[in-house]
Amino acid sequence: MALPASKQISVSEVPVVDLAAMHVGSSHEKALLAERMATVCRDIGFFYVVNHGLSPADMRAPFDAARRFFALPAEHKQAVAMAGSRDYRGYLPMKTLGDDPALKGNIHEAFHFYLERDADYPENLPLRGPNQWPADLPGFRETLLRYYTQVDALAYRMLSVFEQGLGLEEGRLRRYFSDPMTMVRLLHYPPQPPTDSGEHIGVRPHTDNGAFTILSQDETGGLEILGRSGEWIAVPPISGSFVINLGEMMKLWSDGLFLATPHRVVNRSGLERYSVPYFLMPDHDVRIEPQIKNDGEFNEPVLHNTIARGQDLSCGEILGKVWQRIWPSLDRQRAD
Ligand SMILES: O=C(O)CCC(=O)C(=O)O
Ligand SMILES: [Fe+2]
Repeated sequence: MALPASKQISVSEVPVVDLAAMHVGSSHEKALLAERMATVCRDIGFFYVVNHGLSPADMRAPFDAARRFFALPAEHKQAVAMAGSRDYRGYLPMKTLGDDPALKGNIHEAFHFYLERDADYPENLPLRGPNQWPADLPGFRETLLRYYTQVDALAYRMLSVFEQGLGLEEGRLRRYFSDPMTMVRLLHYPPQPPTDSGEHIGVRPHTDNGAFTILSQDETGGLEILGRSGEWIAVPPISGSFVINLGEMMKLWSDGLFLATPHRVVNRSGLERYSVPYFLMPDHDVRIEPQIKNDGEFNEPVLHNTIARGQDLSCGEILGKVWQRIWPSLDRQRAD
């Protein structure tokens, strides 16, 4: 066996969407943008965005934080290990697994954090405990919370474009986000030599679970999406852009009209790769159900192999099921 192959291309087949009209456009330009995003979401479910509003320095900040964190001695990272958190927060070492024995461990290490809740937030609400922050890393928490706030603002602006693209009234999806389950990950992928067996890769094929993902990737490359004809297509880095992809909840809200496209990461570059995805997720108790009636041919929203069509589940129930399969939690860890 060798590392899996993919179609490598110089100009990306993944479309670039210019968000300028979202900030300053006329209502006609905004409608055109909504239509363009809806078309891309029906056709491919993945796109780059430019003119999104974050500066190069804003985009660099979480990468500097990630490099500092992952360079810490192992025992410092282990002090905030996800295995010690009931709510999937903190450090995830290479190849860690959750409860699903069928899965192969991923060749990355990660750090997860969520909305930072106030001190008077109720205790013991499922999946909403406190974040775990490393000691002795000055500015780390502040940098990451600032990034969360900036990307969050972008996410809600884009959510209203999605509402328009689906023909929904303004605020129809926004009402599901008052105490959101949104998560940010820092990811570090070591290089995999061409002779590597490929049994484990950077991120195994999957779809994302939430509403949509705003991914920042470094210059290394390695992200790939599964095309309709079954081939893996590279999503090479475009400087200054974010990559947007839809998750299973947006697919379900759109009654299967919008795609949640499978993707994976294989780091063949010979270099260390870093990426920072932000996953927009609704409130814990929101039930996820279609917001439109899609009469088209893609009317098959199946959430992973976890959620069947027509099953009435809340955001927290969906995330809890998936996360238990793929990540460790307090008192529960399986070695590969
Ligand atoms: O690192 C990347 O480019 C993608 C990561 C990813 O797909 C995920 O964390 O869900
Ligand atoms: Fe993903």
